Amino acid sequence: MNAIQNITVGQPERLKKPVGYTILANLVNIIPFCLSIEAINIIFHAFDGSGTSLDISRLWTLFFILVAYVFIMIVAERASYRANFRGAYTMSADGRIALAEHLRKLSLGFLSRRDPGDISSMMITDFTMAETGISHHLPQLMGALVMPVLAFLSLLWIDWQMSLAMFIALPFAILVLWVSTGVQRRLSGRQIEAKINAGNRLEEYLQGIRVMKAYNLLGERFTRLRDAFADLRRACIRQEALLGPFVLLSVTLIRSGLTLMILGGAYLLIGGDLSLATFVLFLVVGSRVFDPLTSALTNFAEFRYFSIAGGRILDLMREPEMKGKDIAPEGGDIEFRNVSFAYQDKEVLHGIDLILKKGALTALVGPSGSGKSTLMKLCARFYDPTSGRVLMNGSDLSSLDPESLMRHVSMVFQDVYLFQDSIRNNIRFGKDDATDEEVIEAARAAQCHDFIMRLPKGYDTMVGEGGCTLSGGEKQRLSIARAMLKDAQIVLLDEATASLDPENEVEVQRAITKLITGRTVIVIAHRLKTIRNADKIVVLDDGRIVEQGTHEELLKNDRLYARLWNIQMKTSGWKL
Ligand SMILES: Nc1ncnc2c1ncn2[C@@H]1O[C@H](COP(=O)(O)OP(=O)(O)OP(=O)(O)O)[C@@H](O)[C@H]1O
Repeated sequence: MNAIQNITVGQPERLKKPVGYTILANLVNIIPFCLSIEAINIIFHAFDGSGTSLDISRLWTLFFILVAYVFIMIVAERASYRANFRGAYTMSADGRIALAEHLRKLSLGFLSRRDPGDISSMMITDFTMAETGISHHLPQLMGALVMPVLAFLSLLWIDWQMSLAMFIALPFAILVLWVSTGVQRRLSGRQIEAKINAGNRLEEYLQGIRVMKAYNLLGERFTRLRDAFADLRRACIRQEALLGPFVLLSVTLIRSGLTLMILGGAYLLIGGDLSLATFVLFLVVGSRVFDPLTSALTNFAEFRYFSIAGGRILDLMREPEMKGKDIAPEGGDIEFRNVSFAYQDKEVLHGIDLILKKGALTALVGPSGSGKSTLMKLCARFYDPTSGRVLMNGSDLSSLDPESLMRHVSMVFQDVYLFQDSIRNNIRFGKDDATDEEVIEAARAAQCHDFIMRLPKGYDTMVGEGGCTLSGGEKQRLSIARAMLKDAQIVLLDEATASLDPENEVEVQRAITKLITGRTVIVIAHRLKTIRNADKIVVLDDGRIVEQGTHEELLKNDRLYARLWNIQMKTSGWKL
């Protein structure tokens, strides 16, 4: 049951109906089989020398039952088909949504360790495999077992010696298959890994094709892609080559039952311990029973393979979500108490003590890689600190419900992601139930309204995947409009005005000024002149706070900040 449970992502009860219909359909399919047994009986009785005449009317009755069976079969098969497919597709659609919902609640630390290709392959391929397992292999497996089990029970009652000869090799076939499952788990896991790796390399190749052409890297990147496909080919061949003999051996063992039965039957016939009618009956049943048994075996092997995909899904579903249930307090100071943080085992923030005052604008500055973005991400609980505590209004962030915390935080990052949706809905993302007027008001405040009105369909214009039809500055202003609409107490700005042309920079700066008024703001800005008026400037170097104060205080200190300031003044002077 574990494999089935894997696939249904913890909802095995949803399989009851499809499995029930499948068994019903297969029970109905036994009718012609029973009718053939009865027909053999009638015919043999007419010719066994007992003087009984051929009972034509009973044969006609059997014929009419057979006709009725065809109709019953159509109804039962249709019900089973619908239940199986509907069940499988509903389960995988619900499962995909549940998994996507779960991913949202995992820490970014976990997600950044996982390859995105691996997760998207799980969402598409693993669920498709689970679907196929449920809609094809599971019913076929169940169906293929119904007939042999019933045949064995009824034949045992007719002649136990013949039945034993027929099925004696079955336990050995099952044993061989059971032994093979361990090998299969290992090989299939390897093959799935190779498949994901090949998918990732292909994605990398397609996404980077422009850069590769520009730098003439085609040779090297193509080698990586070719190696990945070669590895996949090896994994597939190894799986088939090593598993094939197991399946073949178990099928041969099962089929040897027919030979054993014929041999045993011949001896029993000669010894007078078996009637010819019973022998023929066993031959007819035997020819009908071994095919479904063989198909049950091959289906089981395939079902196991598909259930590995279910296992992978379940492993991800079991990954613990970020802890914390408390409702986040309204705004307040954010305090770092002796906070250190490591990505995997590389510590990038060391013993940070810092208070970010409510309603104040705090700027984080420092050389590239000094830990500014990481510190900011800890404020929004993208990650939990490795040691130390981050407090909001005295509450430890790690005890707060992440979604409740996010209601108080707006973020404007440099790399703005826009969804493939209308401009209106992209802004409304900041507040689901915002009215059109509220959206427009936010857009006006974020200096977006004018450029939106120039677009072909205004607020209803669709933005492409990732918002590629808008300029960098326009995208940033849209994300500021989102933040405006969200109206959160804490605003995190990450290099919002970097790499913009002067006109866009002025617009974005104007929008930002409106956004941050009266809020707690933490900003990362490489251009120090934009944060000259900050209430506090925190200077980071190599994951440590090396100085903090106002612009004037830090200039007086004449240390790292003063050095960075002087360098920037000189370079902007050159530009002029
Ligand atoms: N997801 C990650 N996994 C591993 N290491 C990371 C990750 N993100 C950042 N780092 C490393 O952590 C250190 C701090 O990075 P961070 O992005 O916080 O610095 P930063 O000061 O914001 O840099 P920049 O100004 O260039 O954006 C760097 O050494 C960086 O390589």
